[in-house]
Amino acid sequence: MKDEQGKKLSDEEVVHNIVSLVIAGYESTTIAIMWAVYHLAKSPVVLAKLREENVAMSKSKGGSTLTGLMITHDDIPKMKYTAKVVEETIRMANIAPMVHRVANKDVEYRGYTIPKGWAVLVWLRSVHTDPNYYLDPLSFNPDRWDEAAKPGTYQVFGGGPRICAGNMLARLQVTVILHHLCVGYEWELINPDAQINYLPHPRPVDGAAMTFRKLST
Ligand code: HEM
Repeated sequence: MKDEQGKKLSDEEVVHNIVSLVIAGYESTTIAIMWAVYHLAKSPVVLAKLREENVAMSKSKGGSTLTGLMITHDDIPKMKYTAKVVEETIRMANIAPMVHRVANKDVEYRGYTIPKGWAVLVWLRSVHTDPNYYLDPLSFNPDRWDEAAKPGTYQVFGGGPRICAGNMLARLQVTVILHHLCVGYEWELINPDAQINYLPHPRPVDGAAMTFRKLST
């Protein structure tokens, strides 16, 4: 397939793109879903509100209180509380704890000079857990998203021209699975106090082992 200027990708470039999409798109979203379910297990009030919105959505489409129907593109903007849960999950998860950049000119920053050509590692996790930007930053509080984050302080998907190509897809995937889980299931962490490992991606050492039960009433 060619673009409008007649250029096309080589077979090698096509393979690179496929591999990067699988790597960038698969594990990141799985970890986001794990953290959503983890935080909801520890936040019954948030889970109750999430369930309320999603059950109402299901019923409004002719579904039941126990089986989430397929949500569509038109449903997403109506799921306002769910969107806040998704955003808060991704903020706290810090799935990509850092991004890499190269200074393309000398940069003065807080009394330091970063010389042109130097590699810079931008530690995103420290931005998302900074109490100057997020009140009580380590608490899972979807309602903090009633107000937008201060400019530059929310970079979970990186930023600029290389911002994550899948950021909207990732949000959508977490939204869809949360809809079906919270309408039809309840769950519990087996080791709620399991230690968290932070690299390469943050996750509890037991992989967030949980028990699930299908709701029946
Ligand atoms: C919650 C899930 C995800 C998180 C937290 C995440 C985070 C990130 C971050 C921080 C970057 C680097 C951006 C930068 O350097 O400024 C990135 C790049 C990228 N992501 Fe994601 N990502 C997620 C899901 C996905 C999904 C679902 C896909 C595709 C199916 C995807 C595809 C990509 C690609 C292709 C890049 C490279 C973009 C470029 O260099 O131009 N990501 N992601």
